[in-house]
Amino acid sequence: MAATARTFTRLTARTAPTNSTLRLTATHHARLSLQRQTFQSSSRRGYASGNEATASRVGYYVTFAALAAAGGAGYFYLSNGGVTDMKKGSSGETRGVFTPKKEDYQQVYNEIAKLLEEKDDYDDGSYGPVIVRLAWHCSGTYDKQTNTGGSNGATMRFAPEGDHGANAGLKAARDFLKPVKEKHPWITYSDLWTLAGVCAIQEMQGPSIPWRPGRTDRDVSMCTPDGRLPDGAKEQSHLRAIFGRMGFDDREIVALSGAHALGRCHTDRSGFDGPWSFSPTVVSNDYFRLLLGEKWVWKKWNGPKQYEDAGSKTLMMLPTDMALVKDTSFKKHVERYAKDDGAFFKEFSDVIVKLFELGVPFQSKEEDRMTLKTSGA
Ligand code: HEM
Repeated sequence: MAATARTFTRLTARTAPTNSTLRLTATHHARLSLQRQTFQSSSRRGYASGNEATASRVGYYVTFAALAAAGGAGYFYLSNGGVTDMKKGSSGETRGVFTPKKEDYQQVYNEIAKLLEEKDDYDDGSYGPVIVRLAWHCSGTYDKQTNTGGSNGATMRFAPEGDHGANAGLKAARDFLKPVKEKHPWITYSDLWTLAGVCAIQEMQGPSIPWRPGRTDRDVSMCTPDGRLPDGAKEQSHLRAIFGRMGFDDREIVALSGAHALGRCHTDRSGFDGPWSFSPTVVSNDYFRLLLGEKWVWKKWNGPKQYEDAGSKTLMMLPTDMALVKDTSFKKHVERYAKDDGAFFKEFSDVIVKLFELGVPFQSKEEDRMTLKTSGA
């Protein structure tokens, strides 16, 4: 596929992805149109000013102090399947145990979906990809041997974990979700982050992701050690070691990697640069089709070693992405997903459910998972 053959279109809600069309938002379209005057047939945009401020320990302690003060002032905390009771009556009094129902989670979902729609002046026109990355990074710290890490805890709120190099840039996603937490204080951060990941995937035209609540927030002492998330500069043995530690096999590693149809690398975060696909705000099997269909060459630049597509030089692949086509056991799944987007959607959904539940001591059963409605449904 030559980049010149592609046309830019406005992303319309719930439009079925087409193979030859760039699916970007109007905002991005406008930016890209401007850029096209400079870069012929290029979909590349300037870097986002990521602006990740180092998570402040002081800020977190202040937050803790404020919560403790709130406790003293009359709030009380009840463990309720991971939900803290903070529902108050109109006059401000606490009204017993609040047991959230599916409708309450749907309300939180709707709130996130509304913000995703409204706040379109970010990166490629959506916070969706960085929200997915937040949900993945809070879950992907899981270690099955010690049963530590995982989505239970939301310990990335604290400086040691929030400052890990792999988490650079995720403050943008955490900050995006702050007003949702303020409006629905009963939901734990760890439920909120994974629910936001579900919402972002579904709202970006991805598959339904069944989800259940039950995560509790943990304190700073539960932060996971650095080095549990994958390093894009490495290769297949590293991927197997990192994802094997979480309990994923080769097929699941490939399915999970399909998330790289979304978003982009930022030089001020990971050091790498550029998007993996021409439609970075739509979930699709494009990542696999591009991995196989484009010619990938080393990018000539002063940054870390990465690949670019020889045709348009606007897309990128990390060394870990290319490992999926170098390794025959991985490659057979890349080929399968490239041919069959239905198989990818099904297996991507299953593996995301597993990812977001790593390390969570649920009281509920798997049948209690809920499928939340997308905003257009
Ligand atoms: C296979 C190993 C993986 C490696 C080495 C890796 C590495 C990276 C890197 C270096 C970035 C760029 C960060 C930046 O500069 O902003 C990134 C972004 C991203 N990753 Fe991964 N990742 C991996 C797996 C995953 C998985 C399993 C998911 C989700 C299921 C995921 C979802 C994303 C998304 C959505 C972005 C875009 C974020 C944005 O646009 O801000 N990645 N990843």
